[in-house]
Amino acid sequence: MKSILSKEDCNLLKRCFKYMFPYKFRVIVTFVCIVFGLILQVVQPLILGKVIALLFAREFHEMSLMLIYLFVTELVLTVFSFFQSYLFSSLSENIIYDLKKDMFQKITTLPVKVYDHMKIGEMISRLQNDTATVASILTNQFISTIIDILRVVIICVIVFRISIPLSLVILLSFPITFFIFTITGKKIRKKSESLARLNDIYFSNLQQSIAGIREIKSLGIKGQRTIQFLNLALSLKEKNININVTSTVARSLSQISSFISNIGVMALAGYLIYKGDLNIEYFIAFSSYTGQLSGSLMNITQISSTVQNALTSLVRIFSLLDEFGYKRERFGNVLKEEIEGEIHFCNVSFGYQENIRILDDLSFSIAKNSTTAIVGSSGGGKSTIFNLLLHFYEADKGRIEIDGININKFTEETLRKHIAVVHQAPYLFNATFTENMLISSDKATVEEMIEICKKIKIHDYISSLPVGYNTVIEENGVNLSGGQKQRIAIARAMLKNSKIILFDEATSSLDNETQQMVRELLELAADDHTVVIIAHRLSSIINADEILIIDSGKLVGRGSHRQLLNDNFTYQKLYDNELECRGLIG
Ligand SMILES: Nc1ncnc2c1ncn2[C@@H]1O[C@H](COP(=O)(O)OP(=O)(O)OP(=O)(O)O)[C@@H](O)[C@H]1O
Repeated sequence: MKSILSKEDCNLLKRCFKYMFPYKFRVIVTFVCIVFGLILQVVQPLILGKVIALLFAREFHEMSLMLIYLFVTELVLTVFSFFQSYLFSSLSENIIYDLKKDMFQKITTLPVKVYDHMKIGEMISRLQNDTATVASILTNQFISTIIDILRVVIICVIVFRISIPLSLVILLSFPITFFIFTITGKKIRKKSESLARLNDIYFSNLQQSIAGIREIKSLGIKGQRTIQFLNLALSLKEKNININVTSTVARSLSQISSFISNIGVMALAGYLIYKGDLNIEYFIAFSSYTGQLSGSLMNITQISSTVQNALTSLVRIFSLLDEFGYKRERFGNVLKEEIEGEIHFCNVSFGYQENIRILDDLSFSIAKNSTTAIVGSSGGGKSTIFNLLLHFYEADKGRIEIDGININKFTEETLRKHIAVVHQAPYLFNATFTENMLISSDKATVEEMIEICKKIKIHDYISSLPVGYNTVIEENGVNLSGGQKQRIAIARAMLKNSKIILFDEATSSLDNETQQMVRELLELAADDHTVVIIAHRLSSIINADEILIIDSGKLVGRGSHRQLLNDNFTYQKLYDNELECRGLIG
């Protein structure tokens, strides 16, 4: 096995076995059941041999006694097998649960950057398929192999005592079968790796097709997506068949080799009986052991291909647990119950990719309890400012401070507690309106929620529904309009009662009435909150205390609406564009 497994493979396996440690007791009980079951299985052929011998000797009384023994052993064996299967499945399910728990916890702590590259379907595939493979290998395969080794040892001791030449003939097939499975094991690993990669693509494609079904329909690309899906499903089918064929070929070859050795055993046994060196009782027992032995030997020799298969899944699981080589999200240990809400960007430069700067030496301050709007051309870096403030990404240069403290020094809880955000396309959970709005606020009451809903003019709509606030919002709010979704997200942010509120105005989903309401609401919030709003319509933010103009990652102007309209060319251009769009000039 040493030559088959590299040092990294051994480390992976060691790490994987740690998942069995918490269930030591269960594993021990399983082994006890197995050993007892095994003893009974080994004893049975001896009793059977005795029954046949007694039958030939016409000693029916003793024979019926032996038959009762045989029946009792079978009964006890059934009970042991039941416990063994139960313990196996509970062990397997527990390991799957633990792996999923670790993976999910890791998924939620992975830096947002990872999600720029990682496809959702790929994560699901790892979480679902690979954990099941590893658990099945740890329990079924690993424990079965130990049972088989024990069985082979016990049976070998017995058969060698019955007849050494016959035993040697049986064991002849072992090295051949081992060789076959070692060769195919390596092939199967390569194929499993490629199958796992294809599974990732398949799940990702499936997830995108379902999530993007509206776009798919409206773009008229249903047929194209179906062909893509079918091609992937077809490749998966072919790869699975291919792996199965490789395993079956290996199995068949080893069956042939074991069959040849069985024929050899029969021929030799016949010769030994003829010579009087073997009696019929032992021959019967021996024949039964031969079957058990060749089955177990075949399973043992397959261990290499089983392990290779497990390694593919282990690499994928642990690479996720090890964060794909990304540094984990870094937070500090400054814990603050209350903050003032003053924000400073000091010479901040940042790019999502190396050599592509999105923010360039950006510096500005936002006073506490003020309303600040960020405007600028599309792609200028406005949302990136929020991403950095939320610590989704870390600045490459410079520092971002809240109340004069570098945000990297805050604990994650502090940062999340004091900043609420309404994204352009907020995500709503498949839960009730109440649950969606109170999800992040421990203290907010249902009365407060209703109060806010009235202010943001969503209360009447929710109340008109048959079960009102208990109505379940479908996944990502498909049963709501864009404006309604943003209003729910606004309510959620307001109820969180964070000192800093970030609002990324949707380019399209707010109607005029909602815009007016948002304006009022943000003014209201700004009395004792720091509100930063990314605005796509200047009409929403003319009353902001300060407007920052961001262009190509640089600050190209700041001031009130009046000031900027008078002396900032970029702002004048943005304003003219907006009027033009609304058909007021030109
Ligand atoms: N996760 C990401 N990975 C790589 N590039 C990104 C990522 N997010 C944004 N960008 C790029 O960064 C630049 C700035 O994007 P950002 O979303 O900050 O602009 P914006 O000013 O908010 O635009 P808009 O007004 O259209 O929302 C764009 O060129 C965009 O393509």
